[in-house]
Amino acid sequence: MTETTPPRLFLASQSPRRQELLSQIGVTFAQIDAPIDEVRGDGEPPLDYVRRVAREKAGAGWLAVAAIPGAVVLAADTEVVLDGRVYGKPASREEAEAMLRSLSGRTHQVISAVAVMNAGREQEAHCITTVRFAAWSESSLQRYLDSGESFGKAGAYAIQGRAAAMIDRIEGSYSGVMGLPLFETAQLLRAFGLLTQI
Ligand SMILES: Cc1cn([C@H]2C[C@H](O)[C@@H](COP(=O)(O)OP(=O)(O)OP(=O)(O)O)O2)c(=O)[nH]c1=O
Repeated sequence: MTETTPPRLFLASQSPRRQELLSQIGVTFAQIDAPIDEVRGDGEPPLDYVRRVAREKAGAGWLAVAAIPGAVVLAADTEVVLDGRVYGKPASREEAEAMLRSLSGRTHQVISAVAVMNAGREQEAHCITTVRFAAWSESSLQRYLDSGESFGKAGAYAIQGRAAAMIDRIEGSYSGVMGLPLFETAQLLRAFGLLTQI
């Protein structure tokens, strides 16, 4: 029997950046909300954690659209890693401040994983980007916290925002730091018949 139902993509994410990034490569999709609890297991290596969370987000999204013919779900996770510690989204200004103080003048990694799932299979890809921060002066740090840009961002900064002024260099994927690694995402979407060309 020939499969005639065209694939339909659903982005399981509340992140406005992920919607923006996915639109950037010309993909048509609908956004769905399927939040999960992001809890790192004791001693769980950062990369394993990020990959697992991306898969769990896709799994939660799948539950919402499984009845739709041709449904394909995409979800992602992004975390900042320094000295084996994982920095997610800060819960308060104090936590954001502590994160930025730790990152100041240091080089850290940003891990982004993306998972794609349909009725028959699941695939995942990830990228690790190295980001070097200049040292934040006390006044820059306080002004940045005042801007509110830290909230909703892993590591309490946004490379696509004012924090760019403090990023000396990156090696890896800019879109990955922003929340959705587009090269890896495009490869996965091609494998699921959702992207033929740019
Ligand atoms: C480091 C960094 C992160 N981020 C964002 C991307 C993600 O939205 C967020 C990391 O949190 P995530 O838990 O990966 O995602 P989320 O909760 O925002 O969205 P979802 O509904 O898909 O789970 O940090 C930036 O926007 N810029 C940056 O420079």
